[in-house]
Amino acid sequence: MSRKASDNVEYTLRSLSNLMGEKKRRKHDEGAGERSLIAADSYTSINSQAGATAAPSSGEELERAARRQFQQDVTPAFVYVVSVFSALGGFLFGYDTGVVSGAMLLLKKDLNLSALWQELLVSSTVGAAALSALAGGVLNGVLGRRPCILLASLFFTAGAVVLAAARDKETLLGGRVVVGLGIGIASMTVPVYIAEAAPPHLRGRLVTINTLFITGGQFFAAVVDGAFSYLSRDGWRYMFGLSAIPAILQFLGFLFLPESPRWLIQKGQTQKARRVLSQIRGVQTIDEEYDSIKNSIDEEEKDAGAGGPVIYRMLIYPPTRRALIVGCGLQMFQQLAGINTVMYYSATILQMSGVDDDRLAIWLSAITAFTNFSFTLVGVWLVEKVGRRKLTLGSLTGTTLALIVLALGFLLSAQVSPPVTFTPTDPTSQNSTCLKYSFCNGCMLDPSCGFCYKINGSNIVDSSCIPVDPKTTAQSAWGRCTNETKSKSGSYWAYNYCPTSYSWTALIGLILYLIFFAPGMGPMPWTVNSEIYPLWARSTGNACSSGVNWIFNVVISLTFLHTAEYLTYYGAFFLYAGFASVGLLFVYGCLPETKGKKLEEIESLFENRLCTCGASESDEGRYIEYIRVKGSNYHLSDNDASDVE
Ligand SMILES: O[C@H]1[C@H](O)[C@@H](O)[C@H](O)[C@@H](O)[C@H]1O
Repeated sequence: MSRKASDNVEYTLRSLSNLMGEKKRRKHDEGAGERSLIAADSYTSINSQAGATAAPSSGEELERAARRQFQQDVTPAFVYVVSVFSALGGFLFGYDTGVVSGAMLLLKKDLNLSALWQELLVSSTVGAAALSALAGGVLNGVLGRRPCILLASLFFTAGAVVLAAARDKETLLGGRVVVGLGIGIASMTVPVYIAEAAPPHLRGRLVTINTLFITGGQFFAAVVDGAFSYLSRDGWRYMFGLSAIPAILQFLGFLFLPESPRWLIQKGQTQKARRVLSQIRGVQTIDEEYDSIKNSIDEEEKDAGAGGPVIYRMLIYPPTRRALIVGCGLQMFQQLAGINTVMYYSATILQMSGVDDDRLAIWLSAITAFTNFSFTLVGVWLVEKVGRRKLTLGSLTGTTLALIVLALGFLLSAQVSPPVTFTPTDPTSQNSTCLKYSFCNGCMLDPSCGFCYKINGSNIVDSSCIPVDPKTTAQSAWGRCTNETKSKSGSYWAYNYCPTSYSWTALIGLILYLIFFAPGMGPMPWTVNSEIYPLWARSTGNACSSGVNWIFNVVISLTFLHTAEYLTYYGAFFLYAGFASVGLLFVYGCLPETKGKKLEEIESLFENRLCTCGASESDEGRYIEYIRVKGSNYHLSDNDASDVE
C-alpha cells in the first residue's frame, strides 16, 4: 500500500474512532453513523458507475476527481434554475427597500409631502414586512413554500402597479404596505425553499445567492434612482413601477417550478415528493435522501412529543429552543450592527470627504450599494470554503473595528469642528435657532440647519449656520448657500456634517464596514436560519427570526436621528460598535458549524447545550465529508467501526 493510501486509511480509522466516541455521547449518532456509511456506499456506487479507477495515484487527484464526479452526478442544473427564480424574491426585497430613498426626493416635490408622510412611506413597508414575515410561518406550514412565493410575487406586482399609478399620498401608502407584505413573506420563504431544494454541499452557497440578489436589488434601485432623478416629473412612477417586471417573471416561473420535496414528504404526498426529488437530484441518489428525510420526520414527530402550537413546542423542546435563540440572535445583531443606517447615511459620509454635488451624492450611494453587492459575492464564494461560523466571526470582528473607525472619524471631525465666524441677518425675520450656534458641530446636529462656508487656501472662512430649505436639504433656505447663489458667491453647503480634515477617516470606516459586513453578517443570518430548524419547526423558526430582523430594522432606522441627536454621531456609531461586540461574543459562544451537513443532521448540533463553540467541524461532520470524497477506496461497516474502537 502506498504511503498516501496508508495515511488515508489511518485518517479514516482515526475519524471513525472519534465518531464512535461521539456516538456514545450523542443521542442521534446511531442514525448519523448509518447515514454516513450509506453516504460512502452511495458514493462508491456513483463512482463505479462512472467507471472511476479504484486507486488513483495521488490522494489529491482522487479527491478532485471524486468531488467533480460527485457534484456532476448529484447537481443537475435544475436546482440552479429553482434557486435563481426564488432569489428574484430577494432581488425585489432589495429593490423595494432601496428605491424609496431616491423616489422620495421627487415625490416630496410632486405631492408636497410633509416629513411625517415621508417617514410613513418608508417605515410602513418595513413594518408590513415584519408582520407578514411573522404570518408567513403559518402560511408556509399550511400552504407550502411554492404558494407563498407565488403570493409574494402577486403582492410585489400589485404594489408596483398601485404605486406607479398613485394619484395621492394615501394610495401611495397603500401601495407601500402591499409591497411590504410581499417583502416579508419572500424574506422568510425564499431561503427555506432554496435550502430544502439544495444538495448539502451547495446549500450555503445557493442560499447566500439570495442575499446577493437582495444587495443586487439595492444596487439596481440606486442606479434607477440616479437615472430617473433627471426626469423632473413622474420619475418616481417609473422607479416604483419597474419592479413589476421581475415580480411577474417570478410569478410565471413559479407556475412551473415544484413544491419543496421536504414539505411534500411532511404532508404525506409521497409520489409527488419522489418526482420532485428526482427532478432536482438526478435518479441515483433519491432513495437514500428520501428515506433520510422520511426517517427524520418520523423521529422529529416522536421527539417533539407534545401537541399545541408549533412555537410552543419549539420553546419547550431544548434543541429547537436553542436553535431559535441562535437564529433570532443572529438576525437581531445583523440589524444592531447598523447596516441600514450605514447604507442610508453613506451619501453624507461620502459628502463629508469633499463631494459637493447632490446628483453626484446619489451616484455615490450607488457605489456604496455596489460595494455591498460585490462583497456579498465574496461571501457566496467563501461560505462553502470556510464555513458559516468562521465567516460570521471574521465578518463581525471586522465590522466592529470598522464601526470604531467610523465613530473615531466623526469624533475627530467633531473635535476640530469649525467655528461660526459670520452671522448673517435673517431676511425672513423668523429668528431661527440656527443663528445661535457658535460651532459647526451643534449646527450639524440640528436637522433644521446647515453649515455655509468658503474656503481660503486650506482654511474655512466666512462660515455661518443657516436654516435648511424645507423642500431640499441640498441648499439653504436663504442667503449665500441657495443653489443659485452658491457658485456665484464661491460658498459650500454642508448639511448633516462638518467639513474637517479628518472627514476621510469616516470614509475609510464606511468602506471597511461594507468590506467586512457584506460577505458574512449580511448573508449568514439568512443562510444559517434556513438550515438550523428541523422540518416541523422550520417555517415557524424562520418566521420568528425574519420578524426579529424586520423589527430591529425599524427600531434602528427610526431611532438613528434621535440617537445621533442625544449621543452625537460618534456616540451612535460607538453604540453600534458595542452592539456588534456583544454580537461577536454571542456568535463565538453559540453558533455551530452547519457546513456540509444534511438538514436532517443539523438538529443534533443543538442537542446538548446552547454554546457549541469548538463544535465547528465535529468529527462526525469531518468523517461524513471525508467518506463522501474519498470513500470509494474503503468499504467500512459498523463492525469495522467497533473493532477500531
Ligand atoms: O442581509 C441583508 C443585506 O445585508 C442588506 O444590505 C440589508 O439592507 C438588509 O437589512 C439585510 O437583511
